[in-house]
Amino acid sequence: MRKELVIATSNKGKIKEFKTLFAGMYEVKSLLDYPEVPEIIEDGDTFKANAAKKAETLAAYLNQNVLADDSGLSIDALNGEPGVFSARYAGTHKSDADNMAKVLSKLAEVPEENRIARFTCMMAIAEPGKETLFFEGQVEGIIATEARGTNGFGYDPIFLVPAYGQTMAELTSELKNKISHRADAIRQVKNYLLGG
Ligand SMILES: O=P(O)(O)OP(=O)(O)OP(=O)(O)OC[C@H]1O[C@@H](n2cnc3c(O)ncnc32)[C@H](O)[C@@H]1O
Ligand SMILES: [Mg+2]
Repeated sequence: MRKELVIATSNKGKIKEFKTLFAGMYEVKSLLDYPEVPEIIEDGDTFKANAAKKAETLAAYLNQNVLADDSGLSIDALNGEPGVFSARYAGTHKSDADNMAKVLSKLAEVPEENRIARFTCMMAIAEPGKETLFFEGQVEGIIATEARGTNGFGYDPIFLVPAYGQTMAELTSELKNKISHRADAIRQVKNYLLGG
């Protein structure tokens, strides 16, 4: 049987991408497979701190290796917001649509040349008793003036990828999985796991 890889996430959009990105290599398990695990509070100031906390908490709980992904959107004109608050920018129980609406309203007066943003994906691999390892992926884009496309998740509909003239949510999942911040980080994780 194929080896399993546990990822400390309950985000269905991420889980789908991880399953594709690790296809043929690992059987991906997520927090959805471990409903008894207590909630992990993401109270860090950085993607790295939150990724470490998610990976280390679950690794200690399961006593096995765990990968975590802390990611988000950083917009230059908003001094890096929403950043670590990406999942709850419009409030704790708000939707992706609410988060995007908040970004679009904050940027309403900002011209295209100043709408530069990037997605960051910080991955942590925690192994019980060892130091946690980190791998960071990024992709740069422009915040659109309206949401377009239905693929992907999160802020994808407002994240324009200049090389394709389309939002991340208009790209096919195959293409997103080649160019995204998550794909970038996973390439590095794979190099490490296969090389080490
Ligand atoms: O913590 P887990 O359980 O992994 O799930 P989460 O949704 O809370 O994930 P994060 O804490 O990493 O918050 C990241 C948020 O950034 C956004 N995001 C991350 N990756 C994205 C992607 O590939 N495309 C669009 N938005 C993304 C999305 O809104 C996420 O909810
Ligand atoms: Mg989270």
